[in-house]
Amino acid sequence: MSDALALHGIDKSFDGFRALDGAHFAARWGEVHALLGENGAGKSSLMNIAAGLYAPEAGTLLVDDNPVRLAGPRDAARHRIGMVHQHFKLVAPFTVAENILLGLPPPGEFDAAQGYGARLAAVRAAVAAQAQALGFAIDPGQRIERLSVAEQQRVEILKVLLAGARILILDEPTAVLTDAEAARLLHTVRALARQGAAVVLVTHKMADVQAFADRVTVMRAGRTVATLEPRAASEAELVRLTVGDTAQAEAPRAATPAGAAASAAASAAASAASAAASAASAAVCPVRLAVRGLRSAGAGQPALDGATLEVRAGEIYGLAGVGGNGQGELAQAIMGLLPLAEGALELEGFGDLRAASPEQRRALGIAAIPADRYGLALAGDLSVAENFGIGQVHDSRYGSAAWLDRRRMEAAAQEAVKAFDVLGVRSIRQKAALLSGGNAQKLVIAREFSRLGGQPRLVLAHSPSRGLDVRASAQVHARLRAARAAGAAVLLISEDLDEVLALADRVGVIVRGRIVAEFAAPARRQDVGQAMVATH
Ligand SMILES: Nc1ncnc2c1ncn2[C@@H]1O[C@H](COP(=O)(O)OP(=O)(O)OP(=O)(O)O)[C@@H](O)[C@H]1O
Repeated sequence: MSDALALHGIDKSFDGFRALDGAHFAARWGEVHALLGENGAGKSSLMNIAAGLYAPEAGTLLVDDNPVRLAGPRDAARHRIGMVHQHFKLVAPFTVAENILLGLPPPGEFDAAQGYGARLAAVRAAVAAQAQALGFAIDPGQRIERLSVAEQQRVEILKVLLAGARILILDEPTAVLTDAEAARLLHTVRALARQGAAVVLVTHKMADVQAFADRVTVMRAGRTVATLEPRAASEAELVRLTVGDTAQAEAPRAATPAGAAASAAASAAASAASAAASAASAAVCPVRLAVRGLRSAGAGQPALDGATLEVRAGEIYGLAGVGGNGQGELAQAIMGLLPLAEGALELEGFGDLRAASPEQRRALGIAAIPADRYGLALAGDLSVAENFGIGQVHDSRYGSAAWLDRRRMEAAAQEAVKAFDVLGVRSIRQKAALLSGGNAQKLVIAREFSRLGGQPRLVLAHSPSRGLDVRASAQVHARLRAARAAGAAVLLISEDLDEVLALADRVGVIVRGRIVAEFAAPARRQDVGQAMVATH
């Protein structure tokens, strides 16, 4: 079978940093081809070149074995290449059909004569038909802002398919989905390949690669290291190819001496953590965070509808649930970003948090890692150092709000970048938006764990390892365990059930804005899974 998409000898630099160095990749018609690699390995950059977003400095791109030059995404669409990005590109107040119409090529003379209303009606019908063919329950007239993350992703997929894509690039599509949603998506992807499409699946999830990909290409530091059939390889082998060698794959490793020290400290603290955890269950620790009967304000069905839970000092409370059941709203309520109609929110030693501003809450010892890292945690246009310093200005670490000691802030940021293994930082003054997805997340984590003298009282972590590679995920998990060992209360909200089961001392399940079940660890996967869907 011929290659649908091939990239040969691709070079790409950003500000003198070589992100791609002779990279190559080829996907055939009718196959699901996974692309694996550590955070910052160059996967998104390579696929952005295939999607016409970046121009390579060297190398060739072939579609159907013919060399092509792409001047932009529209050109890629003409060659039937479509990409669904890690961060969706939908207009929230617009409907599904309006968004899809926006993604279609400008109308030809005939279509333009039809007028907007008629074209929108045609798109609505096409969306409904395509959604039905794929088994997606999507209402073309629904506004994007009312859809869950999984539904928005389906809209993105419909958008590229309706624009005619037969080479479909999905950048970490399962990172935002629950087990069941991810399985459904991956089966859809397989069905598309069976119908002849070429599907590129950029992912960190080895199990998905082994279960759903026909072939896998592994990248490391801008280069292609191997292409193989994943079913013939063990998971350990794939991990080894990804990170370099087995020792590195098994233990969270650090690329720098400072990082090594940080990793060692984190894992030492992590082993102390299990002892602390059992101590915590024996001697009951005080309730650090009490959430009682929270109900969000606003018209219609409230996103939080009587949510009640307690997180104790020295424990990790894992909140599981199907995405879109109020998890984001709960995190925002704790951070002080969501208007509440009813309920109480109390922090041990302070009392009612509801009148406290987001800054006050941070100063009280709340470290927050929100799921929407670009929306709520980082300012993409600000530098890495400024993003690190945000929120620390008020505690006078770097002078005062009126007079900022930039040099001190930059030195601290530089140190944290090393200690937390944030890769791809050429200069501490570069824009945060230029970091790869995983490294942007590591920057948020570095900031949150560096504030408050490194001793947060409450860690709010929503999908903290989303988009992180194996090694980085292990590092984040070690940090959460270390925080628990140091006496912090950790509220881990995650749609990744494996993550919740691996870390939590107690597991709660949220359905429609309410905690419907709680389990002590070790919780059984089936029981938690059942509670997640029972009343959904
Ligand atoms: N527009 C850009 N400007 C500057 N640097 C960039 C840009 N895009 C990517 N990079 C850099 O190129 C390198 C590769 O990033 P890329 O996003 O391709 O990695 P990735 O393998 O997709 O990582 P992740 O798994 O974290 O998403 C990183 O060091 C990143 O900081």
